[in-house]
Amino acid sequence: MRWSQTFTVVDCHAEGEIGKVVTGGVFDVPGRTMFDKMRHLAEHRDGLRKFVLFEPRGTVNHNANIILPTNNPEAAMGFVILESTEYPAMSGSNTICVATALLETGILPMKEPVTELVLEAPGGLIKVTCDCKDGKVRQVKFTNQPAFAYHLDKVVEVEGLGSLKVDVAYGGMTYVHVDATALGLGLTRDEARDLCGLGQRIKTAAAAQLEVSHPENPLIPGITQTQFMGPFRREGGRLTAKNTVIVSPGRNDRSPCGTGTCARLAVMHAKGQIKPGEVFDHESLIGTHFISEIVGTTKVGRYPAVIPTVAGQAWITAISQFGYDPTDPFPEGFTLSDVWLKAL
Ligand SMILES: O=C(O)[C@H]1NCC[C@@H]1O
Repeated sequence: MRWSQTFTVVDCHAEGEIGKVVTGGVFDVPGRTMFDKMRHLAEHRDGLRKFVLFEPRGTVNHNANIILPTNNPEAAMGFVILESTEYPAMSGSNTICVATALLETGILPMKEPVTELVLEAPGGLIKVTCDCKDGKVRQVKFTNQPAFAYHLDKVVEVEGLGSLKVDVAYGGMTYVHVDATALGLGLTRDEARDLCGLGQRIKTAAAAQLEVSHPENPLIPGITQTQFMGPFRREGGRLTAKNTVIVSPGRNDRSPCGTGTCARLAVMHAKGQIKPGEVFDHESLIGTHFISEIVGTTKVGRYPAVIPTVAGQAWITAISQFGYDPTDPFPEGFTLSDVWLKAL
């Protein structure tokens, strides 16, 4: 063996969604803020994202996070999120994996029964409250940056579907929301593959037809995610609904999607379907849950916005070392359209 680079990777999943946490091998990257550091990685070291996420080391349903020192005196640590086709400003499942990995491996001290942390994501500071017992993080609740709706009840023309009513909202990533029932979908596991093709078509159409520009940071990408929304029901005094998010290049988020939940809360609030303080229980395609709430309202540019919290749990599944052998023909991995929907 003759590795020229070695990375320590803590494998985690948050409610089924994989978020690898790279805790060793990248000391720091240039940049004042985590957004700058993210841009540096995207512009100068994108091979690292592909090395970790693409085959033969990763696969389409993997995300990864690189733990980095923060320059923000309010934060304990920072992280940059790597996904198959982009570097998101924020990610809920990944934040839950990062907080769990930091505390359960002892990189940051765990205080039982509650550890309060502030982490710097590229999208801004994220307050995190972790319930801990016997060395285990039993729940991570994060307060996201504000979420807001760009468009409500707009019609887009989608190839093969015709006219479709959609909402578009930001919750750390930008989502086009569609009503699953209106498309005859029950959001069951056996629909997973069909949802991917449909979701990709809808996001392509919405991105081409609806104007989206983040009012505070024009470098934040427009619509890259489709969220299929299941119907609401009231259960035990709380509002609950199913969802699935189609993450590019075309696969289902295994968790209820943290940033998707925040975007949906913004749409629900704008439509008068939820009030601050009401609990919203969001259920994924595989039956896992994120518990969310609106804890305040504000504005982002001209858009009315909500301040959401989302809670869920992560589990460490492995701690491994990834290495780069200079004779390996795939330093930046590869993708194939059989599982990646389209080759990247
Ligand atoms: O929880 C979330 O926000 C996400 N899960 C994977 C894709 C999104 O980043």
